[in-house]
Amino acid sequence: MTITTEPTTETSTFAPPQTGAPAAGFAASATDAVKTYGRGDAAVHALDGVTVGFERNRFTAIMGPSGSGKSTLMQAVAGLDTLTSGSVAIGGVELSSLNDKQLTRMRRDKIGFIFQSFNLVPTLTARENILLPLDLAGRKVDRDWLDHVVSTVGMGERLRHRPTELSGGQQQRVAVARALVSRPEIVFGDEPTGNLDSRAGAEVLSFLRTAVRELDQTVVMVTHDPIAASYADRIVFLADGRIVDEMLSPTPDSVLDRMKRFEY
Ligand SMILES: Nc1ncnc2c1ncn2[C@@H]1O[C@H](COP(=O)(O)OP(=O)(O)OP(=O)(O)O)[C@@H](O)[C@H]1O
Repeated sequence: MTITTEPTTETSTFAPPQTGAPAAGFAASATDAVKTYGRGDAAVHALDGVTVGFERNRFTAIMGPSGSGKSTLMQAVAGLDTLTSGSVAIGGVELSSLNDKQLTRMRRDKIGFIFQSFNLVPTLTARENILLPLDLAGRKVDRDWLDHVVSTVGMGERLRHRPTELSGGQQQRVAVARALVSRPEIVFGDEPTGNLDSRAGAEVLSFLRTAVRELDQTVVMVTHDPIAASYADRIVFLADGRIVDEMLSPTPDSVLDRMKRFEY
């Protein structure tokens, strides 16, 4: 793969934590993250020394060619997979310092997930789906917050509908509301608009941006789509398991231009 490494942004707030330093100030961070699959000649370095911080109250997109390590990075930072070496932190807490029970609680209380395939429970209404994480955790509902999230979803009466009675875009907005209802430290999205047409995708992306701007949430999203990425405040570009560039205030054209430098 050929990559040009000159920066494409004039200004940058890219300020990764120092090696070994506490990752305070970031909603989530990775420091010297290495993930190697296999051994010897067959070894694949999915992450090859990634240090990155995801600032609070920002919408970040992770882009890069297929196999560049995007999902591996997201899974590690979300505590769904372990690293070969290096560390990750959520809200300044190093995940390696947690036991299994604490890690489970951290994932449940501090992290929201949005998947490409919505993952709603078909027998529950939209509203019940949104409340499911709190119900399962036995946590009380913060009514004001719920109303705030629900009104931002903007689905009114459709909250009584089941997933099969909703469009793909509406289902994904329910899934985003479900991710937000516990007021997580950070929400991770893995190609959240990958199964949606462009109009429905735009609805979901606008909603994610609103969650960051008006609900003070933090979102990190993996995407291949330059238009989806242009909704973010910042894009981090990966190639061959390393961060090779970042871009602030992206536009679809500036992202496309940057992608042309990769051999996709
Ligand atoms: N369980 C695994 N065992 C072996 N190799 C793996 C495993 N998971 C990922 N890899 C390899 O690690 C590298 C990074 O994979 P990853 O899924 O993070 O890339 P990606 O950028 O998310 O790709 P895509 O855009 O295609 O989803 C790839 O070379 C992949 O083949």
